[in-house]
Amino acid sequence: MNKKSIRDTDLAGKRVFCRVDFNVPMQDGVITDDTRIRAAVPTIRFLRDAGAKVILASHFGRPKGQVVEEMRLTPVAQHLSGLLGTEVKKLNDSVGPEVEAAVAGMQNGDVILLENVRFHAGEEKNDPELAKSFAQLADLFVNDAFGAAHRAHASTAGIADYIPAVAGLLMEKEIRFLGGALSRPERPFTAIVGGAKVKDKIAVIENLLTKVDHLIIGGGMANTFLKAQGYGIGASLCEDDKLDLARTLMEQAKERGVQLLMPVDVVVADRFAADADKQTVSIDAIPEGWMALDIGPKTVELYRKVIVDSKTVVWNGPMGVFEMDAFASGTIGVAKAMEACQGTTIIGGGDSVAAVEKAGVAEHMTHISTGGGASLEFMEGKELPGVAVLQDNE
Ligand SMILES: Nc1ncnc2c1ncn2[C@@H]1O[C@H](COP(=O)(O)OP(=O)(O)OP(=O)(O)O)[C@@H](O)[C@H]1O
Ligand SMILES: O=C(O)[C@H](O)COP(=O)(O)O
Ligand SMILES: [Mg+2]
Repeated sequence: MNKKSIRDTDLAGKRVFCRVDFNVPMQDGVITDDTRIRAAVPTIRFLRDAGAKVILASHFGRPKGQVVEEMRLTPVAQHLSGLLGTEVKKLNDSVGPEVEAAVAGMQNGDVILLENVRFHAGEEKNDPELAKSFAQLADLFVNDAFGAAHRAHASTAGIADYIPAVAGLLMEKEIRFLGGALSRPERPFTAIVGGAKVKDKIAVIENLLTKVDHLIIGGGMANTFLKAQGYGIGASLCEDDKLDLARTLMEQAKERGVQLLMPVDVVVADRFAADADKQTVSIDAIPEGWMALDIGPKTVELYRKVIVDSKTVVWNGPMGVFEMDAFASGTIGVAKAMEACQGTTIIGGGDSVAAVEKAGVAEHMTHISTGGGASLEFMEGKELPGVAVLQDNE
């Protein structure tokens, strides 16, 4: 990566605005997977050891520009304090007088965590005023939020218009690894796309079709494709305005000779709940009003064969609602297939990483990336906005 990093920068006594991705899976205020927090620790330690004042900033969830009590970063600050072995002071906002006073009182080596930056509508709009307010808190911008580097937001990109910007150690590591593995991947090359961010990620598929030999679709993403083929999908999660795009992508896969794999059976539930009534059905038999919450066993078998024979596999997005044990089998089955694959296996994304941890196969993956959507967009070969703004290494 030809970008400056904190290793090339004078940090002593500097106030550093360090953007991290602490958008971790959480249930009822309890962090269920801390991979993204642990991944940022080397950068935070490096900054502290060099005598910087570390101002951490992150988004959490999608609060849409408003304060949402359940989306405060308080549990994250507590957890990070434990990992660092030092108090991380959590503030109640990310800009304003309280924040300015707290920063003014910092000693070298102190760490504070700002409140969820997405409580301000200007964050996702990349509002210059908000970006300037962030920049005024610090002398240097360090971007270590690889997981959010595909977003051109005030705290990931806009801030770099006002203060020097360099990469953190996680950002560097992710780009070095993914760049190396994906520039000339060993073939067969398989991508697996699932999860719930269908609107965001379906757009990436067109580009993926120019790179991969096999594309496996599962999770919430599969329903839009199934409906586009004319199957009734009941009350399943679906993006109705992407049906035409799904049809076009299926055509393009055929033209390019890419094998597109779709579920042949699914686990359906009568409601979105852990104790819902459920049954496994063929995809042409989804009952009216029921929802597909996992891929079925026949589908797992089909996907497994392709995965184990691949030389490179990249996976983002769980195959089902794995947080509920009743709908975790498909995701665990695909995770086990990844474990059995002898090639390079890369898994990325906040929830996807939690899923391979739950399946107990995390240590068998070649690389665990903190980026989900970010890794997919990185694979497309574009420079991510949060990387583009960093200073080049002369
Ligand atoms: N069939 C389905 N219906 C509804 N939700 C689903 C279905 N399959 C998977 N999901 C949900 O998808 C969510 C994860 O999707 P997401 O796209 O956020 O993946 P990710 O790995 O976290 O990537 P990113 O880092 O980009 O967020 C999980 O919470 C899971 O319950
Ligand atoms: O989970 C992620 O992929 C990142 O934290 C980005 O979150 P977003 O999709 O809400 O921008
Ligand atoms: Mg997610």
